[in-house]
Amino acid sequence: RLSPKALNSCIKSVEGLRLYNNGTQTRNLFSYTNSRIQRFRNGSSSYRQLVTSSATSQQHDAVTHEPPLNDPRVPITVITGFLGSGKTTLLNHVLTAEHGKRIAVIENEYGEVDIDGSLVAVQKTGTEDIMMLNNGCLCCTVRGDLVRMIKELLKKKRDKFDHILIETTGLANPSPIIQTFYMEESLVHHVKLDGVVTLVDAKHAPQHLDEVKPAGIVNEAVEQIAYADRILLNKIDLVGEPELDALSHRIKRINEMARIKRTKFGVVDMDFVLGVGGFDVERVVSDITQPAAVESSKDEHSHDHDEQSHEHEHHHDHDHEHSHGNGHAGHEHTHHHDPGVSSLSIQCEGSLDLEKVDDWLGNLVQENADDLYRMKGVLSIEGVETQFIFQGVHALLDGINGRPWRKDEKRTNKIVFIGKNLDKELIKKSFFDCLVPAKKTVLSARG
Ligand SMILES: Nc1nc2c(ncn2[C@@H]2O[C@H](COP(=O)(O)OP(=O)(O)OP(=O)(O)O)[C@@H](O)[C@H]2O)c(=O)[nH]1
Repeated sequence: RLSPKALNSCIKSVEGLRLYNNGTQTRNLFSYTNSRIQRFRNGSSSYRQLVTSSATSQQHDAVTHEPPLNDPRVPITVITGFLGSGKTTLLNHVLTAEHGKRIAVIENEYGEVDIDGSLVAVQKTGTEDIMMLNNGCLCCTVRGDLVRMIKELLKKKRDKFDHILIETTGLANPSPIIQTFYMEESLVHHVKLDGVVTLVDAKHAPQHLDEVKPAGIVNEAVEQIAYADRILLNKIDLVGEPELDALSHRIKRINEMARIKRTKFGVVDMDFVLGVGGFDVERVVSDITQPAAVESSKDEHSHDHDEQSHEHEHHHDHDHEHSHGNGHAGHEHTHHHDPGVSSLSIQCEGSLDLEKVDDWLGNLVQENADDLYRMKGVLSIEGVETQFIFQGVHALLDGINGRPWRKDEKRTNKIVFIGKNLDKELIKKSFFDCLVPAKKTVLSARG
């Protein structure tokens, strides 16, 4: 539950957004945001938390989709991954690579750790701003410490860094850490989550993903993949191609939004891990529709193995195959489902009835807040000339009006959800029910 103080700030940011939107159009999907916040405030709803975050949305240029240039908030990258997957190795690589950024580091380790020993980069670069959180796990007991530490960094050393990296323990669940940056009133205007980068140990991940936990206990290895914007399939020197392919497919079934690269000792281009904008609603369109073309052409000349480009080729073939279908909800991947956490992607042409989709998204988020990990979407609303773009984490939802649809362009809705125990059939059916009937042409729905 939100504290009254935090809730108040959420309402303020929602109202700011409404004002912004009122300036450009009279009716928009944020009506549900406001009404539900209102119901929450009146105590008539069990709604947990619904926030449209940050100054970003208010400053957004509805035409370009680019994040605002003058965003003063410090980007934060969370590096996570199971025990021994290569987090510190990646951190060393980032700290010693050429990227022109000054980086402050917060490392979360259990117990006393020799920073200089584990971070050779400290000796090489003289990086000063490394802070340790070692009296517990970030996602459980020391979130307050994390907030205090970031505030201290901002207060005392703000002119010394332009990016913050947080390395979690190997057993951290990223969800509470992510939500901290949305919910913590004292931070939301000063820092923004840039991305969650997850290291996956190519050799040992399958056994960690297989591990069956007692009821109510999350499998951290699965959660770390599910919340990721970027995945480094690391230690590829230790396994063969078939194992890598099998693991890549497994990862994609859990999280089809994240881009994946195969790495040795965490060596990767810096722009793959820094400046990712994974939580920027302005980047949703390119995140869920455009990366394939760019990456596959680049990939041909690169020694990095980028899984996303290959997956996307498959994806588009797949869409194409079904674009001539008969309007059914599309093909289901029935093989090898990881029970529990997985992705659902829906793509269809046509326009959506505003009120229906407004209710649909609001109710979905409300009823599945705990189980909906991440979502991104581009929607076509009947009678509205601009795209509607949203992204969310659990019940924290952020949306904007995007660029106008071009006259010669097919209005294609695309949504990706990552979540646990999602009733995919129900979600798909209820989404398709929002389409204005005459214009319903389903391209694909899978997951
Ligand atoms: N063979 C191989 N070893 C690697 C690779 N990446 C990292 N390692 C080694 O794996 C071990 C663990 O790497 P770390 O970077 O400490 O892993 P970590 O995720 O920070 O570990 P914890 O903090 O214990 O969770 C170290 O000995 C690394 O040198 C890789 O790509 N291939």
